[in-house]
Amino acid sequence: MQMGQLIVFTGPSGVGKGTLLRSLLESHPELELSISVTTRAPREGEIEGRHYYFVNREQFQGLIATGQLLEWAEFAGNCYGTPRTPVEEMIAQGKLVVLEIELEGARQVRETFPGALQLFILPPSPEELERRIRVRGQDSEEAIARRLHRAQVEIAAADEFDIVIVNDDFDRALEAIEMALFAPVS
Ligand SMILES: Nc1ncnc2c1ncn2[C@@H]1O[C@H](COP(=O)(O)OP(=O)(O)OP(=O)(O)O)[C@@H](O)[C@H]1O
Ligand SMILES: Nc1nc2c(ncn2[C@@H]2O[C@H](COP(=O)(O)O)[C@@H](O)[C@H]2O)c(=O)[nH]1
Repeated sequence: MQMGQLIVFTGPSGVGKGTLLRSLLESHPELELSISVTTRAPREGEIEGRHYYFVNREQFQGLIATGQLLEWAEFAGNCYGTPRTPVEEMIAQGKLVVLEIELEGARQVRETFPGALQLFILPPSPEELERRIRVRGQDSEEAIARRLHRAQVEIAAADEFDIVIVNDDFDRALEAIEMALFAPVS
């Protein structure tokens, strides 16, 4: 059986990664989304095992100590990580596995899976990024400030990625992602 492929989506918080991915997964059932572990508290409507596996810090440390995370990072005061076993199993089954992760995690994956395709999603402007985080209405003022501060560092690292896509017009961004993932290479 053909080996699968790892696809990494990174970009500042609020740029629209999750929304783009939800749409992409609906029209491309061949894609599998990795479900991360986090110490962040669930937002309204988030479901255990669907959006994240929610754990406390001690449990998260245990996952690190026992090598169960493929990558992990601290972001805006919380820890996030990718469970190793499901991803490795899906790749062995020949699947296209998508990770939606922040910059430090993407850098770790670049070391351990150099064949992974890495995409970076940019906002059309810093002002629009802030507007989107606020419209989402899920984060405290403190969390918004931390995320916007971190966004500057992440955006400055966009050049590290294989493909950079600006999420201005949603449909155009989605089309650009589909081209990057599925257009045949000549
Ligand atoms: N092209 C777009 N134009 C306008 N609004 C958008 C666009 N794409 C996404 N949004 C909106 O921006 C908000 C943030 O999107 P989303 O939660 O998907 O971001 P994210 O990058 O996944 O954030 P995080 O990394 O914090 O999870 C949502 O309200 C979403 O509907
Ligand atoms: N390094 C990792 N980053 C992850 C993972 N899962 C999500 N994330 C990123 O964290 C921020 C914040 O997410 P939010 O749900 O609190 O808004 C965002 O950039 C995600 O892409 C992970 O497993 N590893």
